[in-house]
Amino acid sequence: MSNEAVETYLEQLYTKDVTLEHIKEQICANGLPEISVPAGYGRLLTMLVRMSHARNALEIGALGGYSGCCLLRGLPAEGKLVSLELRQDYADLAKQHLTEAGFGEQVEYRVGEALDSLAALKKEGARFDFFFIDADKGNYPNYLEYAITLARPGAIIAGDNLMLRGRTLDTDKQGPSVLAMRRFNEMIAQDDRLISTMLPAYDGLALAIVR
Ligand SMILES: C[S@@+](CC[C@H](N)C(=O)[O-])C[C@H]1O[C@@H](n2cnc3c(N)ncnc32)[C@H](O)[C@@H]1O
Repeated sequence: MSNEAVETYLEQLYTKDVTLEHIKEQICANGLPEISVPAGYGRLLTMLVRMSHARNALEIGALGGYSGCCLLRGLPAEGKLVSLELRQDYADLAKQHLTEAGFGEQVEYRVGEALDSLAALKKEGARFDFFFIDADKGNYPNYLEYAITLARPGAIIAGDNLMLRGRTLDTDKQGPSVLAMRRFNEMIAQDDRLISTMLPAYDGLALAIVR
């Protein structure tokens, strides 16, 4: 039984999520890459945000707003999401989707290099209860360091694509993204500031609590 068969079986148990399906369709229609978080992990993000009683969340990598919608579904009505995105056109589409989903007032997009936005957030003294890391893989270790710095005690950090579609485990692959992801995975497993686990389904998801 392949992982894909299991994921497909579990997915078909759910009734169609009209809002998230619309976002996915529009991502495709607008020519954005189809690299939103998988539905099963999207549901997990909503649950974790809700279970942790997070009030504000930081997302690194917005694309078309799919994971942003999942995060906002878990936040209370007064909760806020800050989302960092390199491309203005992606941030605009994500904002449109979250506005259509009723979350327009709760999200702020910061456009540009995420590292610059993170440095600015640090300077502002911003603090977050929940982080979702899902942007350029070469910066994952830097994003994790920033997340720990910007975390309130007990904050949750999630990071997607640990396996890089198999490249993380392939010793022939030694490119910068692969090396950075291996380093990120080691940090998640070994950093004393974190309590963590890593889920192998889909492309792998890291979950950590900041002590
Ligand atoms: C995997 S997609 C995000 C998917 C999104 N989290 C979701 O599940 O709906 C990665 C996003 O990170 C953005 N990105 C890539 N490099 C970036 C950088 N250096 N700073 C900020 N965003 C970046 C890309 O433009 C892309 O939209």
